Amino acid sequence: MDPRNIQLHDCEFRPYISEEEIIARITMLAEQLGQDYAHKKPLFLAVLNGSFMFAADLLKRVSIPCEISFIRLSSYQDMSSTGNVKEVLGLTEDIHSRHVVVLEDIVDTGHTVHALLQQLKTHSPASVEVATLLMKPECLQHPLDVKYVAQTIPNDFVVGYGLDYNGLGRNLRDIYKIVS
Ligand SMILES: O=P(O)(O)OC[C@H]1O[C@H](OP(=O)(O)OP(=O)(O)O)[C@H](O)[C@@H]1O
Ligand SMILES: Nc1nc2[nH]cnc2c(=O)[nH]1
Repeated sequence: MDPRNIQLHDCEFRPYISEEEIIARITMLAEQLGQDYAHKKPLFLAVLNGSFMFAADLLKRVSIPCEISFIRLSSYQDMSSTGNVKEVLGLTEDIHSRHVVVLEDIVDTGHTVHALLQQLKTHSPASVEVATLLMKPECLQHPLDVKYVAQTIPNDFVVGYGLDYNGLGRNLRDIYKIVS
């Protein structure tokens, strides 16, 4: 095995996106959000578990007045979506008339974001947009308009920087992709 590669459970992963590159992308995203949401006091809604690192690093770089809250959704087992998005920890914030920005670590099939947007829209927010660290456009199964994307990637399973493979790998500072 290449010494830079890592093993998680039964799979090998190789370095893909460095922490430095991730932070550079996030810094640009934070600036764009700061411009678009100046005077709107946005409510960032981070989707746990995967988005915890992204949300923390992004929010440190957003300099306009804003709030953050968390919702926990889950649909992945092994490396594929079950297609069934469970709401594990619900929305506690009143989002009526608020400008909401959903924070995701990755948009893959789009099942998670699609289900979440449907739920959020029933609470009459002023606006809802999605900001994601990673997006796999080839995998999208819903006509989603994801306005803020830090980086698009091909259809490879990735881990690190909050993203896991069956629980492992969330603590890695860089993003790794599966060795196939
Ligand atoms: O676009 P999709 O195909 O729905 O995939 C994206 C979702 O998959 C991951 O969550 P997961 O269900 O693995 O839960 P986790 O955040 O707790 O890891 C990720 O954090 C996204 O929420
Ligand atoms: N860890 C991880 N979770 C995902 N959820 C949806 N796509 C992915 C992926 O590529 N990696």
